[in-house]
Amino acid sequence: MTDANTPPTRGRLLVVDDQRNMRATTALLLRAENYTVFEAATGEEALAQLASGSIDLLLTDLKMEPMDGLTLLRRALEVAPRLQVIMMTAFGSIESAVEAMRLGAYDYVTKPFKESELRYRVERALERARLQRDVDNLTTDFNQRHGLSALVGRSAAMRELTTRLMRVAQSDATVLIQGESGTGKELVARALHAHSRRKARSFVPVNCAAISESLLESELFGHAKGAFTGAVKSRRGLFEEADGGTLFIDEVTETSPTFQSKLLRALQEGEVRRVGESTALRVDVRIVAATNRDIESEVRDKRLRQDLYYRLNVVALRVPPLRERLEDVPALAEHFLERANARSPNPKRLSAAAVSHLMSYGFPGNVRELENLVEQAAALAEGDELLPEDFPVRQGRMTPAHGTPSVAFLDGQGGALGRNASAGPTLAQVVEEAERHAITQALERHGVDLARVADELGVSSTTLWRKMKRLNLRPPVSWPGNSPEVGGRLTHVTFPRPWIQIRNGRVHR
Ligand SMILES: Nc1ncnc2c1ncn2[C@@H]1O[C@H](COP(=O)(O)OP(=O)(O)OP(=O)(O)O)[C@@H](O)[C@H]1O
Repeated sequence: MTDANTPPTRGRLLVVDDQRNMRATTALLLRAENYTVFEAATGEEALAQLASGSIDLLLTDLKMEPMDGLTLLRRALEVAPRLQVIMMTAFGSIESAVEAMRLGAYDYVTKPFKESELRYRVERALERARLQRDVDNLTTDFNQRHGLSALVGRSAAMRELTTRLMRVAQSDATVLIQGESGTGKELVARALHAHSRRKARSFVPVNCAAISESLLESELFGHAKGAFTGAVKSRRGLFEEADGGTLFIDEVTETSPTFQSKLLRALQEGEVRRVGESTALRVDVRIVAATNRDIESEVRDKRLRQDLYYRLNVVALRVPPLRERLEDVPALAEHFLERANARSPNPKRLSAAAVSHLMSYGFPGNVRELENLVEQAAALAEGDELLPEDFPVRQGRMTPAHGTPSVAFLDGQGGALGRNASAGPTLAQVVEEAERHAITQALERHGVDLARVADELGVSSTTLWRKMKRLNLRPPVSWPGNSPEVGGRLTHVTFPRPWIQIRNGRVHR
């Protein structure tokens, strides 16, 4: 038997044939192509070599004794699921070749084969093995970045959350994630997906608060050509895009009762109908929903249908606010600083005083607020070491109710982002106040028409949405009747309910 531990060349092949001459000729031909070729006379011998895990491609005869080619194929794929297999079949045994492909073989060649044909098929199979390896590496990398390791924080509250998360990840149960804004609900949803059997398929997020009512329906369910003005071609919805994977429905309570009943029907039936089409399409989608509201009062106040609530709340995960796990602050701050340092020519480090300063703050904007503070400090601080004054926050632990805005962000005069106790406002504060002023003024002029607001401010709707979210700004009234826009994923950004009122250029709660 040839040693299967030789270093790789263009590819590592195993030729299995109980006819010595045929095996030797095939191996010779492939060695001439600079492949590393091993040989085996029986299925058992082949399986022993495959156990090393270093073979890229198996070429096996179909008719062999005592183990035939199909049995070897089945057992080989159990030992090495990523193995590429080419069956070598005698003329006339096409049915067995088809059966081999059904069982997982990549290709087959009919004996006697032309040298050029064998070379071509081997090259193609190895190309597939390389692609498969690349996909596997990318998937592993993606899952590491989005899996549990992406969730920084080892506090008891986070450990409890991750234990529960791992328990439900394997099942297909619908999950409802609750937690204040900025606590990391989307990260938790991604981790659920990354640890589920669906991880190789898509994770598709949709933020219901960022999309107008009618656009939301066509975004989620798709639409037929001509379903409404501007629907120039038919389009798949996000349900279809998430087929086999996970659909993350964020801010689910920010939708109308009509939309909620359509969503409920889709969940109950496992089918979706594109807007303007009568045929239903079956979809296999795991639903993870999230809300930053107090879900029970949303149900009580009839903003969330009770039947939908029961449907979504099969498993509940609560992401604790950062003020309930301040012991996670040092690790999170280090994590965000490391990320900022990787993009900066002037890496900074955190002083112990800055860390204890941060740990005495209440973080009404949760992890997102900490992330912003660290990024600002890393960008603006002058020295190598970040000091308490680089984090202009008002001390004291604030405890806002669900979804209420940050006091720190709201108070423009002497509030958290207003002034340091000892000095004037920092550049970051001035910039933020200026942004707040410009956005509130434009919102006053154009109300709910955020596309015009974005236009006037010279930013995209998405950028405007992000800035408003960071500043905790919302337009004053709901806007359920926007006509859907097509051609782009998100052209209008509207919010169904008032959150912060903007009157006379000032923000009111
Ligand atoms: N445990 C964590 N470890 C690392 N980063 C985190 C963690 N939690 C949150 N973040 C980061 O904080 C930011 C906010 O997180 P995320 O968007 O998941 O919050 P959310 O609860 O979904 O917010 P919202 O309700 O406003 O949509 C993101 O940039 C995210 O990467």
